[in-house]
Amino acid sequence: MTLVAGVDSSTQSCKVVIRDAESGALVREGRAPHPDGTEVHPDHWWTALQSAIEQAGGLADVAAVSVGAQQHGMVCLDEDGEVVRPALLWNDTRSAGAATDLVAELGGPKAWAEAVGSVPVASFTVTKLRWLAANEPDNARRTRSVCLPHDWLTWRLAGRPGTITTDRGDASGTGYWSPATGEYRTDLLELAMGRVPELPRVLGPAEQAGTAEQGGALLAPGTGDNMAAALGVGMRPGDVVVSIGTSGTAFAVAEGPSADPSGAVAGFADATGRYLPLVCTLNAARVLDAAARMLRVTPQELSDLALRAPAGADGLVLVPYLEGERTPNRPDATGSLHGLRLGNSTPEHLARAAVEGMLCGLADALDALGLEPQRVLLIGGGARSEAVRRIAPTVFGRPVLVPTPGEYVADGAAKQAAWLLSGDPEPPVWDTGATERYEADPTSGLRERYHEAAQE
Ligand SMILES: Nc1ncnc2c1ncn2[C@@H]1O[C@H](COP(=O)(O)OP(=O)(O)O)[C@@H](O)[C@H]1O
Ligand SMILES: O=C(CO)[C@@H](O)[C@H](O)COP(=O)(O)O
Repeated sequence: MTLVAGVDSSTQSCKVVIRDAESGALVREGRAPHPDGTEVHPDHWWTALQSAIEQAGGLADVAAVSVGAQQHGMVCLDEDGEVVRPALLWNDTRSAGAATDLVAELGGPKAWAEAVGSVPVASFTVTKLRWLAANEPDNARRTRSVCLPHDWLTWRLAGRPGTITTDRGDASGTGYWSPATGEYRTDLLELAMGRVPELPRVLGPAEQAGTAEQGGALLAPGTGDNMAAALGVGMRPGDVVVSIGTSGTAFAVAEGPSADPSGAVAGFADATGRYLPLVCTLNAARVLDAAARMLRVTPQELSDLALRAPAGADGLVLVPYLEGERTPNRPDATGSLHGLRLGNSTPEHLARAAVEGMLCGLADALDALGLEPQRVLLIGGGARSEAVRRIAPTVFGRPVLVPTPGEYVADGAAKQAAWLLSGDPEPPVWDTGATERYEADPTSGLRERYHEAAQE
């Protein structure tokens, strides 16, 4: 049996799956937590990766490895390859002002959408580099090269060779690489930080990134976590995936690049040579964590409570902007409760309002894609909640399909590793198991009440 390993180094944790390259059967797995916060030293990712690999039985018998990781994070390296400062993550909003300035300086949102497929908000690496240049000029001066979380981990697995690599998917989240042309826009880096640092070489899908220093496994290019999830789920044309992790994302696979001047849809590239239009919110599974904390219940109890309350929570609306928000672009917003009355001030109503509020944000993301999906697939840690699965169709106004809960980002990375080994023109097709279908009537007036509350 030939084994491949896939890594998901996402916001809250690192997961490793080891699968049979031929059938995709799961052989071993491991996981380790990441520290909290929106600014994290990459060494923590490395430590978590080592312990997740150890828990998964090591890589000695693995033929190829691929790393999927949270998108956008700014990793700055000095001339010795040492990390200059903790990485600013995708959900760090301190560069919101830098984003506004950069958008204006290039001539507005349309100019950015045309240049790189996306209008940068605080999540995008380019805005973090502007923030660095303006606020930490010494660190900016010491920065010889800039890369992303998956680039850095792949480079570390390879034993820190001379060249750092990335892939189309992750490069498309920087704000200085164009999915339409496949080229870096170094002029935009010049605009952001006054000079052009060294950048990773952008590999094609299934192009080898190197060889692991320990054990000698081939290293696949890796990619951003959403691109890896698209591979892992085995998305078909007409599918939209809604992922409920730390971020909430809605995305589809497209044959051509996109450029949405409203900024809602990021025009990313995917990991197969195609494209991945995506809408991202900052507030998803952790809204449920926060509600469970406030109610002093477990996630399972939160789900039970939410399902005991009436649809629409008798008018109680939770606007879930606990981390500010990215779509809509409201980096300084906070969460709020609306419509509180004596009759709906119960744990059941609050639990329901948290699930519905989080899903209303995702319903807007789904709508913003502007597609008429044939299937909506729900994945990510939050999709493990029974309440989320059963309430989603009442908010989205359409049925949802839930694949067997699993690690689809790590699975997609493992699939990319198997693809590298096969040398085939397309990634392998693995049996991803059954999906469960959830269908329910839409809750009347819920999204209207949410929109009204979110405006305030
Ligand atoms: N049964 C559950 N009910 C509700 N939330 C859950 C459940 N299981 C996991 N989660 C939540 O999922 C989140 C982690 O999801 P994951 O997709 O792994 O995130 P990320 O990839 O961003 O690190 C956590 O916030 C966790 O609380
Ligand atoms: O910023 C985005 C997408 O543009 C996020 O989706 C990050 O890629 C983090 O993902 P998770 O840790 O939530 O999976």
